Amino acid sequence: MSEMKDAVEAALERVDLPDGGNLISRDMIRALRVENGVVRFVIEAPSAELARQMEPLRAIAQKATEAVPGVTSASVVLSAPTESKAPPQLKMGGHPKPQDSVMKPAGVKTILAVGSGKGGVGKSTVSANLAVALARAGKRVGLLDADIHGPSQPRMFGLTDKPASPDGKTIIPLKAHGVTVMSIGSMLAEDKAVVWRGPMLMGALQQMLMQVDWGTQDVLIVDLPPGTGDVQLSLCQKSEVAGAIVVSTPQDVALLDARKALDAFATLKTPVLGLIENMAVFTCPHCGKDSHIFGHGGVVAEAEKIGVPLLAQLPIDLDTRLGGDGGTPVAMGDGPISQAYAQLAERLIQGGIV
Ligand SMILES: Nc1ncnc2c1ncn2[C@@H]1O[C@H](COP(=O)(O)OP(=O)(O)OP(=O)(O)O)[C@@H](O)[C@H]1O
Repeated sequence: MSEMKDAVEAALERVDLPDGGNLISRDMIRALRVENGVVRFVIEAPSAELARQMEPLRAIAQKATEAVPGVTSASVVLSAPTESKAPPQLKMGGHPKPQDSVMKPAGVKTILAVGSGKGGVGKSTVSANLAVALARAGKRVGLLDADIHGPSQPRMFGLTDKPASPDGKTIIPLKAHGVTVMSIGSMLAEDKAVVWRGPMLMGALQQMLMQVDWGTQDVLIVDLPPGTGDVQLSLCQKSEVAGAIVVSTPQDVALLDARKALDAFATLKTPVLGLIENMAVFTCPHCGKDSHIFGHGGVVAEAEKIGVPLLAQLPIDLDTRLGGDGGTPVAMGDGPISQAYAQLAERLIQGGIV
């Protein structure tokens, strides 16, 4: 896949700009993605005015991309930064500043954390879809992507802009699908790795909680990094987290790690609201037969054993994956998975948690 990406970039290097350089040398390509021969990217013009004049160039870039062997289609969008672009003096991830008060934004009623012991079990997917479902149920919802080393919420919400920071201090979060979203992934270049230690991570978390203009929110969902590290510790100790939801697959290894996450929340005295079993079953779209690819019943048994509710069992589902990768969470639709997330949201609302 990255070979095709390289080939597309090479083709775009041949698209010259009237005032010198090409689309690559002038660093104008954003969010370049290749999937099954389908290529998507954004050409970011220096201003809205120039973006309007660049339509012919966009068409040339699209043609050049479609001519790359293996490319079946290309979707090329022109955009321009709004004044919202974060000014360079806004630095993310310094050491945390001393803070006497709780690290909770003033307008946020409830903070809910979504955690997992292991990566890749669907914690970000659940966070995104739960946020959308709660917003569709009429709640004001913020989503903080605290998975600083692997932020995925910009992608899941289709956010390619940078958040505003008119004064270089306050960050104006982005909004999509009715949810206010803040992620370190929106502040840094997509291909830039975050190589930070604990204090820097805590500084970034503090900034994303306290420097962001969250406005009034009924709930702020925090998509935690996998495991039990510094971010979990800081958040649970300093931010009055009302409760945590732990996502796991039925697999033994994921469950073992999930138990550690549960233990960490217990140590931090953060109530666990329940477990979610993700990727519980795969129903073959051709023969209708169920396969328990990641095992069966593990999360149900664990929830019973430790006496916490099993909040949802979600299947392996193509639309869930496509929705996450395509920037429109599946909970925005009206299929069975969207209904499952709506039920989960309703359960939290009825339980007085949100
Ligand atoms: N129920 C599901 N059915 C199909 N695909 C899923 C499901 N849940 C998650 N996925 C896909 O699995 C991949 C990993 O999911 P996700 O990023 O949510 O996991 P994560 O636990 O947040 O991982 P990490 O902590 O490593 O970021 C994504 O491509 C997502 O679309």
